[in-house]
Amino acid sequence: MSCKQRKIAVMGYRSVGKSSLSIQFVDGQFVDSYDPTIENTFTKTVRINSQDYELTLVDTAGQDELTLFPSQYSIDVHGYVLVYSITDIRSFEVVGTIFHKLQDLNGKIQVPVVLVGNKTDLHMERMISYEEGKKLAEDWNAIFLETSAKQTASASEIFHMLLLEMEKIDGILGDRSNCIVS
Ligand SMILES: Nc1nc2c(ncn2[C@@H]2O[C@H](COP(=O)(O)OP(=O)(O)OP(=O)(O)O)[C@@H](O)[C@H]2O)c(=O)[nH]1
Repeated sequence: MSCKQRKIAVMGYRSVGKSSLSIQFVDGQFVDSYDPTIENTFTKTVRINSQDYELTLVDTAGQDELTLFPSQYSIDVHGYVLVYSITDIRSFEVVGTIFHKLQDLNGKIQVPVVLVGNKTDLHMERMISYEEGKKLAEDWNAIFLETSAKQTASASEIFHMLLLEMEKIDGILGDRSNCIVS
């Protein structure tokens, strides 16, 4: 059966939970400690609608407004997860900056994006409402989800939704990288 190789970049401000969401998805566990990422790559095979996908997740170093968009994340990347923390206004501003840099790089090419408001378990510290996040995603024509990296299901949903969106766009543009697994 043919499998599709897909590369996903997880981006956003520092400490929003990019690594935690990636580890929760790949290993099914929550890591409480904070260890700033330089760059990490994870792989995982998933099956959705009888289709196997070999995913490469690139967990990037935290960005801010001043970080130049790392050019390697504009090559061969099939989709983006842009993460902010619902407890951190700055992180919400930073996802906007990253999205605009992405658009500048990709021009009119449609790249699937999932906007993720993470840390919903910290509801007492919430600074960004669900509606604000949803509105931003609508403006971008992106998918919107709120998550807690403490929950496996919510981390998995991000990547499943992104894959389905990629399929939709592939369906329109014609398929790209296929691989054969023996
Ligand atoms: N309560 C709670 N804490 C979280 C959640 N996600 C991440 N954290 C914590 O927030 C801190 C930062 O998480 P990371 O996953 O390292 O964040 P990051 O975005 O990868 O950080 P950088 O590597 O600096 O870019 C860690 O202490 C995590 O345990 C969440 O959903 N809920």
